[in-house]
Amino acid sequence: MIVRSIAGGVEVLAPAKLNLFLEVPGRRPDGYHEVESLMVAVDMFDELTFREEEGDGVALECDDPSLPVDGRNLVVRAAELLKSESGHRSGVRIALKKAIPAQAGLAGGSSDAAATLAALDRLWDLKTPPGRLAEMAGRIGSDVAFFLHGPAAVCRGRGELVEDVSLPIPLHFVLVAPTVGLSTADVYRRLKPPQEPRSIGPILDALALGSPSELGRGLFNRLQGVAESIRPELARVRDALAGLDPHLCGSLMSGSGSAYFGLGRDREAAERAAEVLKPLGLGWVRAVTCGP
Ligand SMILES: C[C@@](CO)(OP(=O)(O)O)[C@H](O)COP(=O)(O)OP(=O)(O)OC[C@H]1O[C@@H](n2ccc(N)nc2=O)[C@H](O)[C@@H]1O
Ligand SMILES: Nc1ncnc2c1ncn2[C@@H]1O[C@H](COP(=O)(O)OP(=O)(O)O)[C@@H](O)[C@H]1O
Repeated sequence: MIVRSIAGGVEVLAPAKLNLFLEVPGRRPDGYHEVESLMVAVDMFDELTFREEEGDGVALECDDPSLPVDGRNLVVRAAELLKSESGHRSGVRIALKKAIPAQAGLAGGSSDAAATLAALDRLWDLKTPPGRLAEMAGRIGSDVAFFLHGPAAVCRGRGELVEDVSLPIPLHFVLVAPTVGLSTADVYRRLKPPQEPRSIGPILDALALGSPSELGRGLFNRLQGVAESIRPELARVRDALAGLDPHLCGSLMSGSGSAYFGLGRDREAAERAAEVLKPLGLGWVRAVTCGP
C-alpha cells in the first residue's frame, strides 16, 4: 500500500493480492477455516482519498454504483471501528475509485479497509501501535491484516496472522478476471478439507531462491477445484493459461476465485501472454507485477 499526504488530506493506493499457495488444513470450531497461504501484493490499485469533514460522520462516495456506500462497505466499517477504538470524533469524507474487480479473489474490499485504517491513523495523527491496528484489521475480515504488510507474506490462522517473507526478485504475472464472480463463503462451504495438507515449504524455498520456474512448480490452491465445480465455465480460463507454457512458469486461481493468474518467466513474457489472452474474450486481462 502507498500512503501519501496531500493538501488537506491523505491519499492511498490500495493494491490487489494474489495467493501463490493456499492450503486449507481444516475447519475451525468458529465456522471459519484454518489457512496457510503465501500472498503477494500486485500493482493494480484502488485509489482512496480522505479529507476532514465537519461533524463526526463517515461519508463515502464510490465510482462503482454496484457497491454499497453505507456500513456494508468495508471502508465505512474500518473507519467506524478506528473511530470507536480510538475515541476520535472528527468527521471524514472518503472518495473511493475502484480498479480491482470484486468477487475475484483479489481482495479489493479488504485492501480498501486496510488503506482506510492506515490513512485515518495518519490523518487524525493517532499513532496507533501496529499490533493494535492489525488486531482491528482481523476483526474487519480475514484478509485485511495482510495489506498492512507486504509485498509478500505467509498468512495463517483464518488469514489474519501475517508473517513477512522477503522477495528477492520482482514477480511478473498475467491476470485474467472473468466477468462471473464467486462468493468466498460459498466456496469455503463446499470445501472438503484434505486428509493430508500440502506443505508450504517447497514454494517458500523456491521464493527464497528467486527462481520463477521453481516457484511455478509450487503454485497450489486448495479452493480451485471447488470454485470450478461451482462455475464450470472457469475451466476455459484455466485451460487458456495452461496453454501458454512458453511464456509462463505456471498458473493458478487466486483465493476463492474467480480471477486466475499466470506467472511470467519475466516481464516481457507476462506482457506477451496478456496480448495472446486479450482477444479470447475470457474477461478482463492485464499484466501486473509484485515488486520488492
Ligand atoms: C479465500 C481468501 C484467500 O486469501 O481470499 P478471497 O478469495 O476472499 O480474496 C481468504 O481466505 C478469504 O478472506 P476474506 O475474504 O477476508 O474472508 P472474510 O470476509 O473474513 O470471510 C468471508 C467468509 O468466508 C469464509 N471463510 C473466510 C476465511 C477463512 N479462513 N475461512 C472461512 O471459512 C467464512 O464463511 C466467512 O464468513
Ligand atoms: N470497498 C469494497 N470494495 C469491494 N467490495 C466490497 C467493498 N466493501 C464491501 N465489499 C463487498 O465485499 C464483497 C467481495 O469483496 P472483494 O474484496 O472485492 O472480493 P474477494 O473477497 O473475492 O477478494 C463484494 O461482493 C462487495 O459487496
